[in-house]
Amino acid sequence: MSTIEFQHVRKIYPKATTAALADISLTINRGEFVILLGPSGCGKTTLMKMINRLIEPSSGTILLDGVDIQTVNATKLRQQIGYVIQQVGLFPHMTVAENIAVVPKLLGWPKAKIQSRIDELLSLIQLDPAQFRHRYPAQISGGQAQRVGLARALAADPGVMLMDEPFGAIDAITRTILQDEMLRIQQQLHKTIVFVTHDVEEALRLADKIAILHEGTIVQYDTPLNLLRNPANQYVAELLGADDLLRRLSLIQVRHVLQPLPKSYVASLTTIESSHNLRDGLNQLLASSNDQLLVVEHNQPIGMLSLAAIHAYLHPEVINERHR
Ligand SMILES: Nc1ncnc2c1ncn2[C@@H]1O[C@H](COP(=O)(O)OP(=O)(O)OP(=O)(O)O)[C@@H](O)[C@H]1O
Repeated sequence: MSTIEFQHVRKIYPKATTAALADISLTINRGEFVILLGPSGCGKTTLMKMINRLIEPSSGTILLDGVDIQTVNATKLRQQIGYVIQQVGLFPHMTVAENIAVVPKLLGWPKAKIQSRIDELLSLIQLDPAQFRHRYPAQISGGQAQRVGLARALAADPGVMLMDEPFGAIDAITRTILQDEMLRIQQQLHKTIVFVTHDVEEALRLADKIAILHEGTIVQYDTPLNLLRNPANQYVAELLGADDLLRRLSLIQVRHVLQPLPKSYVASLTTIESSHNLRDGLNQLLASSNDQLLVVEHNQPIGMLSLAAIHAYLHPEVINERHR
């Protein structure tokens, strides 16, 4: 896990008349899942590729764990940073196992350690090692290839993962499955992740924090919940569709509006998984005879979801007025 800090970073491409990125200052804390979100051409990819020095800034400084990345050898730097792109880029003449082993081999790991790491990663991405180890990229599906790309990027246990629209070319159903997997893997590994997307739903679903870009600047940088509740301006509100209340409910996980578990509660309450969204929660509340649900994670109760909490989430101003 690593911290990434941009200090007054600018990028003007040769012959360009305007800056692709203008004076970016941004801190990505260790273990955070940060999404760069914005329309085509706003500078997301440029910003991300500066972290592994595929693109160099025109001015400003980028620190990785406090060290200026300009002072680090670019190849060494890239070995500490996992990189996943949309078109996976698996080597077609190598098996799944050989693809995953690329960076550990470069780093000179002993053979036995590489073999056990391959099995460990295949299990993590839920591909049976016995079945998939020896297949070639042409013999697996697009979604499976994307998972192998993720395993390859994770192979040498990098502190930082850069993900450039990794699920962009995948059908909607597989995409949702891969997003769920990503959340599960992140709960286990706590990597510092920088993830580029122009898909608002994907961003709200996955991110701890979202940096919203517009024409080379960061307009707002906050948690999904705060962005939806307090969009900085009309651009952010429209991009996120913050005005559509039911849509907002479907984009927020129950765990974000959890109330503490009381000392005693009715054990027969209907339960809901913390990763489900508030719209599911509302539907279940309306279908049950109680005004509260028991929120569970790994089958353990962790809190409550009430109608009042959903109302308070949608209308924070009412609560604020009451407390004045
Ligand atoms: N190599 C380059 N030379 C000149 N201009 C470039 C280059 N790469 C990107 N740009 C310009 O810089 C701006 C930001 O591009 P960037 O690729 O970072 O945007 P993006 O938000 O990632 O877009 P997309 O979602 O379409 O990939 C755009 O105006 C783009 O045209």
